[in-house]
Amino acid sequence: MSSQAFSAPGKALLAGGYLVLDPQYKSYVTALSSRMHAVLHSTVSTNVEIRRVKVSSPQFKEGEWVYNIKGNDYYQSGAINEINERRNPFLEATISTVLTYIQPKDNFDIDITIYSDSAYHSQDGTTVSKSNNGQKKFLYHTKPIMEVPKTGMGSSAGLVTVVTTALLAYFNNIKDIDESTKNIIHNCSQIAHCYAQKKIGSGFDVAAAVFGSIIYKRFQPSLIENILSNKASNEEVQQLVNSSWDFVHDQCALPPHIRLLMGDIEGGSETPKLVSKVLQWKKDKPDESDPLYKALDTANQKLIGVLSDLHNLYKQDPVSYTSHIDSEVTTELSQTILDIRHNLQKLTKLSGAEIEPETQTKLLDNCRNLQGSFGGVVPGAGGYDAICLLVKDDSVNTIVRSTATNPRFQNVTWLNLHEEAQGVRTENVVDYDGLK
Ligand SMILES: Nc1ncnc2c1ncn2[C@@H]1O[C@H](COP(=O)(O)OP(=O)(O)O)[C@@H](O)[C@H]1O
Ligand SMILES: C[C@@](O)(CCOP(=O)(O)OP(=O)(O)O)CC(=O)O
Repeated sequence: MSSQAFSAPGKALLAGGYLVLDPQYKSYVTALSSRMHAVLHSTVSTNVEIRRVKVSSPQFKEGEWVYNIKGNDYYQSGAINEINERRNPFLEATISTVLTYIQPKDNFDIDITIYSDSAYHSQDGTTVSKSNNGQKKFLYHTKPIMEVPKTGMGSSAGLVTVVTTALLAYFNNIKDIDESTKNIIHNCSQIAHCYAQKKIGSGFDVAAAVFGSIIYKRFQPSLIENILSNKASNEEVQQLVNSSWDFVHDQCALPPHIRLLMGDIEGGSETPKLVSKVLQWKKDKPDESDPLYKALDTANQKLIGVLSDLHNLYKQDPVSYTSHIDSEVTTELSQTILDIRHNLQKLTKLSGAEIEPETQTKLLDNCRNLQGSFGGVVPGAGGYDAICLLVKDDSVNTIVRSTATNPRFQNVTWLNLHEEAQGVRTENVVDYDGLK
């Protein structure tokens, strides 16, 4: 029996919501300490007939999918059969894509156990389980995954990425995840994620799960169109996975002493509805949308520039850097964040999509005035889901404490999260021993 474990991070899109759907704009994505994990065990099957992948997700009721696999056209219906007819489109698409790419000759009997860190889902009514050596701790829900509210960290992108990694590692005997392996993982995961959703999104969540914190410019959607309409042959899928995609994923990280603080907001928004409203408005009113997209992009690029300048400043002189960011609170970084917000407020007004609605504007204005805060934005598609602040590292505890009893912040739950810039990585299998 062989065993391996992997994890991939969740994400927050700090700058570039909506624009990132278009390959001409760069966005800024922060990878988070909340990660999705996959632990793989495999037995060499002596049974000539067995080609099986079992996926367990023990934190959720009915979290078990057992797939028997037939033939070698893995996107055909009937090729990937769940024995209890349970659906998990993201697992089905991941298994189909990796098997199409690998075309395994031998039998296989693979068990994958999924664990997700606590910030991906609402924590209400959960119980904790710790591994024997105390390295891993996960929350267990009483309901099936479909019924547990999400926080918007990108659970499906994390799932697709770690399961893709585990399967590729098994079939290709991978021990270390180097850059070229990451590209294969990325391409397979993007294809699988689009296939599961039956649409081609911007892919920033999958790219962050693979590469970690990144400045991201999307791939051309046309790359995947044929696969979605089941028009691609197995060879075409293999060539696409092996080819070099034209997209940007430059490694980045927040500057020293600057921390990200994510607040979960009571209430929620549906990203697809917001996206279709914005895209419809963009199509109908180019005279309004063209200049606004340009202005928003200018503010986004300014943020990327200011963060990079802060890194350079630290490199040159770490001592004066610290006093600089103290005075910075009222200056460039917070002004740039405000510029982004003003443009998102305009976008809200003109498109009619509630991206930075009034209650979020009030909340973000209050957050801006907190001691040690550079201000914050509605991340990603915005709406009523979350807020994302940049704050000085030594202010985090004070902010969390001072807002806890303040009625202005009563809708906010600060998530126990920080940036963890590293993308998909190997983990120690023993760290998961003893979990429920
Ligand atoms: N821990 C998990 N175990 C099994 N499946 C999961 C897990 N996390 C996410 N998924 C799959 O991803 C789906 C959620 O995907 P999606 O609606 O795109 O949410 P998100 O925005 O968090 O990615 C779930 O319904 C399930 O199919
Ligand atoms: C609007 C978008 O550009 C960004 C959405 O970012 P979120 O982080 O809000 O995403 P979800 O987790 O799917 O809700 C759409 C996209 O890029 O696909």
